[in-house]
Amino acid sequence: MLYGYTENLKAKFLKRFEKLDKRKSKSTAIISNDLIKNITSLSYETGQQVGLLIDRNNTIQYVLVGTNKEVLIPKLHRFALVPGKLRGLRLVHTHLYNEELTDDDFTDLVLLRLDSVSAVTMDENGNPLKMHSAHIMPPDADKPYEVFTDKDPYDQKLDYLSFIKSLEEEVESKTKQLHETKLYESAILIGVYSNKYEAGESMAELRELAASAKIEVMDTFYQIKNKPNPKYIVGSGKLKEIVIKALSSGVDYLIFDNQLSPAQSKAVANFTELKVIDRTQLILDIFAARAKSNEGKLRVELAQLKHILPKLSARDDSLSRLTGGIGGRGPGETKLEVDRRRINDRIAFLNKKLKNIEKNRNVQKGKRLKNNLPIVSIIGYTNAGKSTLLNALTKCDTYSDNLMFATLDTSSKRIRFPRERDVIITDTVGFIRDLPAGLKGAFKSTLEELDDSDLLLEVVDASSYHYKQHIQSVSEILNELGLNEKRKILVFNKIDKLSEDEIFEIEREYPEAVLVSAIKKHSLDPLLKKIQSVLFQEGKEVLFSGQH
Ligand SMILES: Nc1nc2c(ncn2[C@@H]2O[C@H](COP(=O)(O)OP(=O)(O)OP(=O)(O)O)[C@@H](O)[C@H]2O)c(=O)[nH]1
Ligand SMILES: [Mg+2]
Repeated sequence: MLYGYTENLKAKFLKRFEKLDKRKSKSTAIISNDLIKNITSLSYETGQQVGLLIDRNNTIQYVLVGTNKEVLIPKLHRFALVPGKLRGLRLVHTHLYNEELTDDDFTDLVLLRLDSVSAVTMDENGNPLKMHSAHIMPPDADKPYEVFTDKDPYDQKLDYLSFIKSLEEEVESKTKQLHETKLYESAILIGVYSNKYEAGESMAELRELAASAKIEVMDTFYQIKNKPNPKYIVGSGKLKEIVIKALSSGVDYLIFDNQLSPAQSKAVANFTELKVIDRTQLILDIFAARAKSNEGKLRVELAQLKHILPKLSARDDSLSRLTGGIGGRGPGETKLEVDRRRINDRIAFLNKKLKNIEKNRNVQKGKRLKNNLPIVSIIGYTNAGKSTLLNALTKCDTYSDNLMFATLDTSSKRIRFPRERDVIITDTVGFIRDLPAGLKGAFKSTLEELDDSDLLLEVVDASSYHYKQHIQSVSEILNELGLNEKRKILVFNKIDKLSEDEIFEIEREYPEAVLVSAIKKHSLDPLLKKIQSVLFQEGKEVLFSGQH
C-alpha cells in the first residue's frame, strides 16, 4: 500500500513507487541490495524521504512517501500488537542528509514496537553511504533500545531474520518473567497542577488511592501549568517521554490525576496502547472492588457506566483500554458489548432497582424513628479511622483496613449508655476532596441518612500531614449537603502517633475537640462523656447543679 505525500508526485515516480508495493526483499539481511538501490535513487530524484515497512516474510506492506525531513507511519491496525511481542514490521527509510537516527525514529521504534528502524544515508549523488539501525531491548535491559551501524549498506553483516526472531523470544520470556514476579499491577501517575504545593498534596493522595487499588506506583510525572494541555493533559513531548518509560519498565497503567474529557481519553488511548484511566475511574474501581451490599454494588456499577458512556460515542480499538478497569474491575467491554443502547438499557434497569431499594429503606426508616433512638453518625475523610472508632466504641468488628475507602456500605450499631439509654451509631463512607460528581450520586443514600442524624462525630486523622485540608474538604462537603448546622464533635484520632508538642498544638488550636486513639480503648472515655453530654444534656445538668 502506498502511503504519505503522494499528491504531487509526477506520474513516472508514482509508477515506480507502486511497483515497489508487495515486492519481496530477497535477502536474510534487513533489506536487499536491490531495494536499497531503489529507495535511494527514488529519494534522490524526488527530493523526498522514502520508507518501506517490511514484514517477517520479507514482503513490503507499505511504501511510505515522505517529505524531505520525515516519513509518516500509517495506523498499523492490521498488524495487531500482542503483549510481549514485537510488531512484526520493520521500517527502512532514507535520510536525505547524512544524519543518524532521529528522536522521531526512536519514538516510532519504541511506541509502535517495530521490529527495527533503519535509516540509509546518502551522499550528494544519491549513493547510499551508511545504514543506521535500532532495535528494542528486552524489558530488564538498562536502556530501551540499541543502535548499530552498517558502514556499507550493500554489505550487511547481520543475519537479520534469525536475529529478530531470537530477540523477540527474549523479549517475550523476559516480559513473562516480569509479570510472574510482579504481585501487583503497576502504574505511572501523571498530573498537571497550578502550583508546586497542590502538586505535592494531590500526587500524595493519588499515590494512596493507587495503593488502595493495589497498584504499584513505578513513577510519577507532573507539570506546573495554569491549564492542562487540551489534547493530552501534558504536552505531547512529555507524554512521549512517559510512554517510553512505561513501555521499557513494563508498566500496565497511566493514571491521570486530572479528569480526562472523553476527547482527551481517546487522544491518549490512540497515542499509546497502555491502559489509561483518571482519578475518578480509579476511585470507581476501588469502590467496585469493595462494595459489599447489593445496593452498594448497584450504585457503583451505575456510576461506572455513567462515567464511561460519554467515551463510547465512537467504536474504535481504544475502547477496550478505556473500559477495562483495574484488574478487570471495570464494567468490562464484553459484558457491555460496547453498545450505547445496551448501556442505556442497563442504566435504566439499575435506576429502577435502586428506586425500589430506596422505597424499602423509607419503610425501614419509619420503623426506626418509632424507636426514637438518637442517631450518631461517624463521618470524616477516608482512612481517618472511622470504622476502627466504631468498633472500639461498640466493641464489635466492622471491617477496617489501612486502605482508602475500606468502608463503602453504612453499618449501624447500637451502644448503650448508663441509665439504659441506647444510641444508634453509624459508620459512613469516607469523604474525599473533589468527589467525582457521579459518585456523589452513587453514595447519596449513605449521605442522605446523615439528615436524620442527631450528632456528627467528625473523625480527623491527626497523624496525617494534610489534616487541615481534610477538615476543610469535609466542611465543604457538609456544606454542599446542607449539614453544617448539625451538632458536631470534632474527634482527632491516631494521637498515639503524635509527639507531645503536636498534641499540644492541636489542643491549643481546636480547644473544643476531643483527642483519642481508636486503637486504645481507654482513651475513649472523654469522647463517650462528651457524646452523652451533647445528646442528653447531661453535662449541663451537672454543671448546673454544681454551680448551686
Ligand atoms: N496508629 C493508629 N492507627 C489507627 C487508629 N485508628 C485507626 N487506625 C488505622 O487507620 C487505618 C484506617 O482505619 P479505618 O477505621 O479503616 O478508617 P476509615 O476512616 O473507616 O476508612 P474508610 O472506611 O476507608 O473511609 C487502619 O489501618 C487502622 O488500623 C489510631 O488511633 N492509631
Ligand atoms: Mg471505614
